[in-house]
Amino acid sequence: MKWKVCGMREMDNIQEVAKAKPDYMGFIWAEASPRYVGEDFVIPKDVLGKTIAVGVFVNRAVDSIIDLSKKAGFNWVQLHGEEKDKEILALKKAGLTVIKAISVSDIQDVKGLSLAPDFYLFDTKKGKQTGGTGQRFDWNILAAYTLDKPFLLAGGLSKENLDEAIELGKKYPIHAFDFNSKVEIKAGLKDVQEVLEISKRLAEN
Ligand SMILES: O=C(O)c1ccccc1NCC(=O)[C@H](O)[C@H](O)COP(=O)(O)O
Repeated sequence: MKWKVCGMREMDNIQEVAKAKPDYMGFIWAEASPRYVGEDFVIPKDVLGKTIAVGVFVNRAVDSIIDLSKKAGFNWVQLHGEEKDKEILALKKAGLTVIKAISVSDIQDVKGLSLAPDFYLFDTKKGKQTGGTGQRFDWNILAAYTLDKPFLLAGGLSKENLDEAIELGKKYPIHAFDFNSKVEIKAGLKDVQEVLEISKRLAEN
């Protein structure tokens, strides 16, 4: 099973987490997030050789995302706002792989979705907060998702619920698990030991 560590920010921590070989690392360009990397952040070249970097955005203009992708060095984007198919298709046309995050609290949230994104990421809906809530949604809702398109599972994933998540991966087209605040010492700083443990357990499955 593939996995992603999202909300990376501190350089030493990025290097340490990269050693655990997550398939994806997420870097957040959203000012309101405590995990915001800042406009001038550039993903270290050696890290790009070890993982796929994902730029994470909330309602940012397409041109600005494309500019940043060239400056910062990512080819994948994850969109957490009200981005529409037109924007998703424009990003894909620019050569970016697009993950569209969907906030889930109800079966209606996973129904009637478009085929435009490359992947969906199902995350927990919690008021106006767009990510990194550390809360799980009711995974039974996933039974209402009928597209063949694989998705990333997010929202409060941790070593505690990993076995349950792995079981879920046998039932649904889960492309990757997304870990964030539940593997943190503080916002943006991941617990390397926890990340290594997760990596080991996923490799065994
Ligand atoms: O994590 C953030 O601060 C964040 C802010 C704005 C948009 C997205 C954000 N995170 C994106 C993610 O993919 C998270 O990993 C996902 O929401 C799950 O987080 P958590 O519930 O803490 O595991």
